[in-house]
Amino acid sequence: MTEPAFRFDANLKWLFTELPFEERFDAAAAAGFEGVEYASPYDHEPAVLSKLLTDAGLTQVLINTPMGPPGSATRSGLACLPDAVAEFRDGVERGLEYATALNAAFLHVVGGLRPEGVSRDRAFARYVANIGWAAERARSAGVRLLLEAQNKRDAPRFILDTQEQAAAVAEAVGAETVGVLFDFYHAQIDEGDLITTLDRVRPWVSHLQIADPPSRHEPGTGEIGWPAIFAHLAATGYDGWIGCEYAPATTTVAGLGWMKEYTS
Ligand SMILES: O=C(O)C(=O)[C@H](O)CO
Ligand SMILES: [Mg+2]
Repeated sequence: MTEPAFRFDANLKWLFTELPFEERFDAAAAAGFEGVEYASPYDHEPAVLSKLLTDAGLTQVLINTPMGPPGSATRSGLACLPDAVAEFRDGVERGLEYATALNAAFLHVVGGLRPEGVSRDRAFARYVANIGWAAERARSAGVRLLLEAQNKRDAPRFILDTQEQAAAVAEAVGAETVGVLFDFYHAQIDEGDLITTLDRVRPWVSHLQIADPPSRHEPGTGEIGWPAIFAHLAATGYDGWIGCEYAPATTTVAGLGWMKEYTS
């Protein structure tokens, strides 16, 4: 059976980092990508980013809400932080402004690390309230919000542990505006049984990201059985974007061989 072509987008925080940020757009297009995503557009004016996209003929698929610098308490987002509500809301407004200007379908609202001394119940209640507030704002902006569970090895204390929690929050606040970002890398590390894990939350899934554990390199370098995963996605009609959020094992272009059999 011939596999249908999937739509992969290049995460420019992870791919083409051999080049300055501004040059990664043309490199992604030259490598055959039709879309890009990256966590943080905020160091650049939206008009500058729009021109880079247009010149390269690329679609902006996703951006994240603002996160703090590496090592800070807000490095994995602000959504669950009880004492940062105003900052969270400002970040959502900023994210929506950029998503709208760039025509990005998705704004990933990054969950955050539960602060020391704050109970899980309190952080989770704040998280759900914040996502509910953000969903109202996103509804009028016409942007879809995404929620992602991250693995405990890389992000201990991250507010969302499982795909099912992410789906439950999306359902509670309004699945017409909020969906799940299912990242195979995180899901494999903490949950495994990937096809069943995905199918359990599939009605809420709006976007996929891929990387192969344990090293988070490209598909085929680690422990995930990608042929079975892609065959399942094809058989069940997945037609959304698939974000390549991995650190190339050598160089980006040398590591793109895996994609060929899924794009032609
Ligand atoms: O870490 C991840 O998997 C993500 O998708 C976050 O957006 C990090 O930027
Ligand atoms: Mg991810």
